[in-house]
Amino acid sequence: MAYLVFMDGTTFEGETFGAWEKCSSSLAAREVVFNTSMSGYQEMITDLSYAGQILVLTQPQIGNYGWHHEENEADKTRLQGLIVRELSQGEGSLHAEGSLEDYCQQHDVRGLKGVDTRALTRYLREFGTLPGVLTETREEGLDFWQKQKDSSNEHWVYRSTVKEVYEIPGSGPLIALLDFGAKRNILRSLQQRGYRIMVFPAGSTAEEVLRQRPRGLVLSNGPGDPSELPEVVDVVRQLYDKLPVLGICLGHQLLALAAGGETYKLPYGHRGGNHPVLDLRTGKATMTSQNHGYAVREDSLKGSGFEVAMRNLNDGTVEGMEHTTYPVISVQFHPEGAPGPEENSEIFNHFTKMVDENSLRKGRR
Ligand SMILES: NC(=O)CC[C@H](N)C(=O)O
Repeated sequence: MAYLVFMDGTTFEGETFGAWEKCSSSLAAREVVFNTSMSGYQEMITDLSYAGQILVLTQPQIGNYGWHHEENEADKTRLQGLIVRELSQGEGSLHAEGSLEDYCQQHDVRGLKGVDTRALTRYLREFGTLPGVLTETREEGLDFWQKQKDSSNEHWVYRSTVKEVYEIPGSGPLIALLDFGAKRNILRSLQQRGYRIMVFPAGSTAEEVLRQRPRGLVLSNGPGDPSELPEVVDVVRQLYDKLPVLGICLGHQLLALAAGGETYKLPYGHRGGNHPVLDLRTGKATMTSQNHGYAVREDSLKGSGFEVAMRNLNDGTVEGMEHTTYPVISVQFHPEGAPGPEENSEIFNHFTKMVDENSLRKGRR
């Protein structure tokens, strides 16, 4: 038996799987979030935007189709815990390279199975995203809340980004990508459009990026609170009026902050594969894949140069922005979302168009 213990003493119990032995010394409070997608556990676990969080999957049977390395969104995970109702070994999947359980064991993810994930999700919906502690004894968890605080102050972005600049070859123009924990499918979506890509660590300066003379810039997804990254916001501020930019999720939030806007924490976030979004420019609604706990405050965009271009049809929150002067667009959701829905890949085409037009204007074709 093991437990997820919240600060108010609320406890959910289950059985352990994954890397408990390896991790047992690092008892720490982590934000507990839930995702409602019916499939895609592999993409979620390797999505670095979940760095530092404990993820609850509401789909009641997880692991059914095993593990296929090719579908990973990163070659690492920074997930601090995984909570499921029923864990399957993926026996039915003939082509799997391993099981979800093997992956968790090898990549230091603590798992808790047999949990009443419905009750847990209802609790999180009622009280909002909260930190919880995974522990083998309930007393240890309660004790933790009495004494300890998470000791590391380093933002999770710096534990998720690449260490050094690297390049992905391509025959087309150069695109710079600021990597805050980028999902592989963002890189794939750019590669499919022929771009050469230079991936920069989160701590890069604006000069380092501009020195390479990229034709466009992508600001990736990533974990944590965007307002705790003022140094990155500064860099984004120095860049977004100089070249076409596409901001995705954390990248979108950083753009808003760079332009003088504000972000805030949503009560329990948007995490799932069926969030409806309305494009205010076309009147078209699409289903989107989402994973975020923060959002851009709409009122704060007045005078920033950004206009709200998309809105969430469930709660009306800002889902996309477009700059009125510069070729800069951003989305709060994941246009590259795997395993889908795939109807938003158009956003990458929009970015491509902005890059082409800007290059033409500047005589750089
Ligand atoms: N997927 C993301 O980039 C998430 C952005 C940010 N960490 C949030 O939770 O809102």
